[in-house]
This record gives sequence, structure tokens and C-alpha cells, in this order.
Amino acid sequence: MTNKNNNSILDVEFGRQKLTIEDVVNLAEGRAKAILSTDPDFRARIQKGVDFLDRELREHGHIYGVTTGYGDSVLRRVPPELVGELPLHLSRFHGCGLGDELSQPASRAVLAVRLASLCSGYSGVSPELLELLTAFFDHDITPIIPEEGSVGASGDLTPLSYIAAALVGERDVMMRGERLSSAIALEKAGLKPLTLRPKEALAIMNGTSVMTALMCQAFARADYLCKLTARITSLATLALHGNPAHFDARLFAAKPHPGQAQVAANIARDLADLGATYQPARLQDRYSIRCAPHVIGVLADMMPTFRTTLETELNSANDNPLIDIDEETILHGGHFYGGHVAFVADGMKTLIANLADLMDRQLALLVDTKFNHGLPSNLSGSTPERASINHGLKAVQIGASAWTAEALKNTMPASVFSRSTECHNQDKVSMGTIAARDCLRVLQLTEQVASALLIAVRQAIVLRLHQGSISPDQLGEDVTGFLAALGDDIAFIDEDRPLEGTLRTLIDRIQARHWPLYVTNTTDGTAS
Ligand SMILES: N[C@@H](Cc1ccc(O)cc1)C(=O)O
Repeated sequence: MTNKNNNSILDVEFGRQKLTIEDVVNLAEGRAKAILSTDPDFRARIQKGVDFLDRELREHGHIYGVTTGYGDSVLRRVPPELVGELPLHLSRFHGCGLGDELSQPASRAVLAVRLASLCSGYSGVSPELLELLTAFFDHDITPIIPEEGSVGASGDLTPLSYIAAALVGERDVMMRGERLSSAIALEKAGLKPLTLRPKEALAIMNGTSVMTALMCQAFARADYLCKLTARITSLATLALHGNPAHFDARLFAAKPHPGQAQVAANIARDLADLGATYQPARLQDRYSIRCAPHVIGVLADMMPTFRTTLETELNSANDNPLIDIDEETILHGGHFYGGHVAFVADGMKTLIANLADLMDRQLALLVDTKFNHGLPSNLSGSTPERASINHGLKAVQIGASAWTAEALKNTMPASVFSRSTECHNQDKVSMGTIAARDCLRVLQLTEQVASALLIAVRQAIVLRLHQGSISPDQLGEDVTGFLAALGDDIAFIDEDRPLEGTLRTLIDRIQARHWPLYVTNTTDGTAS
């Protein structure tokens, strides 16, 4: 649904079409502008929800979360003179988030995902609320949201309460890089704080938008890491004098998982220039090379399913109760339950950690003279006279093992750790937000492992070129271009030096999806 506007910034129009993961990521990263649809049908639908709720309240006077307490307090009746104060109480008593604060891009992603859900027209919120949320994007206002305290059913109540608070001018926000009280930020932007109507705090908070937003960001990182691990495997194969026949299309036609076959095809293309006279060191390479498509391919094959599930959640009404304006009824259910997102997060983190493990094994082969077929110990590029004091990538490899171990440890599924809570009203919950946070942590650790590998494979191939055991014309155009780009950030290691700065630069590059990788998307088969 993203369109280019005149300034070639992307427009994401809420209320007209379905959002994609890319829309959320573009908004999060400041590459897109949020627009609230002016389509009269959409506006009429939203207004109808508000009018219906008002009428219900006037005529029947009894609506869950409007004239009752919340959750297990449903049996408590709220008298008419206190109904107006109830929403503010909901946002305030949930102001108990702890832990690190979400980054500004993550907070923007949460805003986008909640806005998408509210625009589905089932929440009974006012057009003014949707307009103020949209205006947050225009004025670069992001609520400060602590990331801990959600059980992921009843949605992300506590973290989302920080959006409700920001809309009414309470708690803190970031505005153009400055931390301000929300009241001051709104004033500076010329915006009026919202007075929450009945049900509006519940509508903002009662949903899966934090976990879904985090998983949209995770999806983009996983997609890139999937391709990067394939490219790293190609370079490791070249460096180890591996056998390109392991990636033969005929093999993969015989076990035709499409994502796996695409990964193999990409690696095969990277190795296509080795030439007919090339002699691999072994007939069959160790599994971290030979089975790389089978490891990376599981992620590649699952990504389309992850996308479908996340985009369904993203475009859903994940609130309670839902206002059905066509039938003029109130539907009571449990759509704030984040089970689908929880499972995507738990599944994705396992597959990503497997990439860390694969790369860690490749690095172990590269640095070890027992396995690397003629490369120097720890890939040090020192002269023979100075080899006794040079240790090359020894510590980087130890670091990669530590990051891998931590990534693997974080694969414990969160979705099976349901706790009965809230006086046993929320007696089965998804833990989706914890799963999503784990997934992001595993991604971070795996990106760290990938950055170590990038140093190693580049160093190893430069050493091979120096040795003359591989020639530039055997590398092919894409690989040569990629190695040249790496050379901008990674200097050849002849004498030992601290590599933290290089590792950090490479992690930034990975997270910015800096290098174009493969024309065909390995994860959904579409051109990227
Ligand atoms: N999610 C609950 C509402 C709720 C809101 C806040 C709470 O603290 C607890 C429960 C429901 O829709 O049934």
C-alpha cells in the first residue's frame, strides 16, 4: 500500500488498504510518511462506531469496559457520573512498565501497528484520536515505552498505556531527539491533548500491537540475515577450497523445498566462476558448508508463513469488545490474545539461532589449520618472522562462540510459559511480547556472529589471493563487488589490533541492510 509522494518519501495511507510489514518498517525508520485516509467511506465508518457506542450508552447504559470495571472487575458497575473518568484510570494504573525503553524506531512501529488496528473500524474510537496518532508521525513524537510488563494477552496493556498517556498529555515522549513531557511536546507541536471518550483507553491498550510491531522489525532483520548467511557461506566455501557441487540445482530439485533451493541457487551462482579446473580440497565438505542450504533454507521456507501470519495480525482488530457497526452489536471475545505472533517469534528465534550456530562452525573451520586447507593459524596475515606473537582472529572466534551460545540459550520458547494472572481472569496468556523481545536479542547476537564472519571470510580470501591459491577471475562479479565493499570497512589484519570498532561498524551495516544481496528474494521468491 506504500505510494511514492512528490518528495519521493513513501506514503503509508491508514484506513484505505492493508498494511505490509515493509510499511511498518518504513514508518519506523523514518522513510515513510503516515497519512490518515480522507476517504469518505472510511471516515463515515469510524464516525458510525462512535455514534453507535454513544447511542448504546444512552439507551442501554451497560457496556463492558465503559460502564464496568476491567477484566476480572467486569462485575463492578461504574455509575454514570464516573464513566468519564474510567479511561484515564486504565491508562494510569497500567503505567508500571519496567526494563529498557523501546528504541524510537520500535516505538514508531508500535504507533503504526496500533493505528492500523484502530483504523479497521471495530474499536469505536473517534476520528480525532486517529488524527492525533497520525500527527505524532508528522511532528516526530514517539512515546517512551518501557519494554517489560506484558503477558501478551489482554494484549500489550502496560506498554500500550504509554501511547494512551502520551495522547492525553501525560508521561514522557521523544520529540525530534529531545525527551520532553508529553504535555509540553503537544503544546510545542500545536496539538491539543485528547480527552479520552468511553472505551478509548481500552481500544488503545487492549491489543497485540507491541509484539506485532517488534516482529515486523524482526522480520526485516531476519530476511536480510537469511541472505547474508548465504553470501557468507559462499565466501567461506571459497576460502576453505570447498566443493561447489554441494549446491547443484539437480540436488535441490530432488528435495524441492523452494526456499532451500533458492538459497542453494544463490550460493551456486556466487561460486559459478571457479572454473572447470578447480579442485576442491575434499569430495564432501563438513556439514556447516555442505548442509548450509538445509540450515538457512528452513528460515527461507518459513518466512512466507511468518509474513502471512504477521500481516494478518497487523491488519486485524485485536481489541475487545469489538464494535460491529454493520450489525450494530457489541462482540465480546479475546482477540487481544497474541498466540500467533508468539509462535512466529519463538519459531523465528530458533531458526535465527541456527544461523548463528552455522556461522560459528564455519568460523571454527576457517581459523583452525587442521581444517582450513593451508590458511594461516587464526587467519593472521603477519610475516613468518612475526607469526609467533600474532594471534589474528583468535579472540574474535572466542567471542563468536560466546554470542552463539547466548543466542542458542535464548531460544527457550516463551509461548509455553503462560501464567494465570489478574485474579485468574487472564488465566491463559500468550507471552508473545517476551518471545518477540527474545527474537530481537537472538537477531542482535546473530548479527554479531555474522560481523565476525565477515572479517574472517574477507581476510581469508585476501590471504588466498596473496597465496595465489585462488585467482581474482574465479570470484565472479557479485562476490568481487561484495568483497570490495567489505574492504571499505575492514582493513587487512597483518599485525594484531583491537577489532571492536570494525565489528561495530559491520553490525551497523547489517542492521542498515547496507549491501545489496541477491536480486531474487530468498524468502518469498519475489524480486527485491
Ligand atoms: N483485556 C481485558 C480487559 C482488561 C484491561 C485491563 C486490565 O488490567 C485487565 C483486563 C478484556 O478485554 O477482557
